[in-house]
Amino acid sequence: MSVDKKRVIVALDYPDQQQALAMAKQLDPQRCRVKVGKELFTRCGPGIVEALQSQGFEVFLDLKFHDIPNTTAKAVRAAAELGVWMVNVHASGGRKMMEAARNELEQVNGSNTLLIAVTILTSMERSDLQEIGLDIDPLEQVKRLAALTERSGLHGVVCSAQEVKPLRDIIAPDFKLVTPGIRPADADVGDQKRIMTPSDAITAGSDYLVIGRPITKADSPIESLARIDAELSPLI
Ligand SMILES: O=C(O)c1cc(=O)[nH]c(=O)n1[C@@H]1O[C@H](COP(=O)(O)O)[C@@H](O)[C@H]1O
Repeated sequence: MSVDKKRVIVALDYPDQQQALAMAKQLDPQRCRVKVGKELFTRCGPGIVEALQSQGFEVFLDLKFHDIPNTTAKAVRAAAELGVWMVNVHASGGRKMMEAARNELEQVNGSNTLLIAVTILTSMERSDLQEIGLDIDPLEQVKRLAALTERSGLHGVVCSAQEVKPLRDIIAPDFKLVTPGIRPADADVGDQKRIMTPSDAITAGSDYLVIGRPITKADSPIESLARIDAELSPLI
């Protein structure tokens, strides 16, 4: 099995197509992937995904679907038919929702789209969980949702890099762990709570690092990405 060297996913969190494509133009599709999230997709629609694909990028469509099983499954089908590399749902939508999404994905001819589930957002900490009635440590809830996601037949989860090691003890080795909340040592934390540096995340066993503002809001995004690449290259 070939080793996947494209471990960084750059989050193109921009308000318009022009800025997103200008950033993408500076990136090498042989060395990273890109993520289209709610802001960019709501502004631009599927055309932005197709434009990035035509530049050679594999796209993670991060719309975090969370709805009744039928609606979620059809949305996952639409993403797969767009040919995205990865799409996500919220694991808290439950087993029936995730199984319906997986079953629908299996019906899409020739699809290689990876279906993953968000566990607990990396912007949340214990006190946030308490406010929504979950009196539990984030790690425990992440473990519970990751196990449920695996049983539901999905390909992996989104979690914080802090949870990667404990999750590796309870899930299959090929179950993908996708980790946002990545912050180089000198970067602003912003609204993220459960964070880790790029090298620590890879060392812990993350498969993919989702990185937005430390690259996109840097004075020189390309220099910032090059520093992250240099930090990671001895490790991958
Ligand atoms: O699913 C995601 O990608 C995601 C899940 C999560 O728990 N936390 C999280 O930050 N994300 C996304 O990852 C990106 C992180 O961006 P930065 O905080 O700017 O690096 C954003 O586009 C978020 O929408």
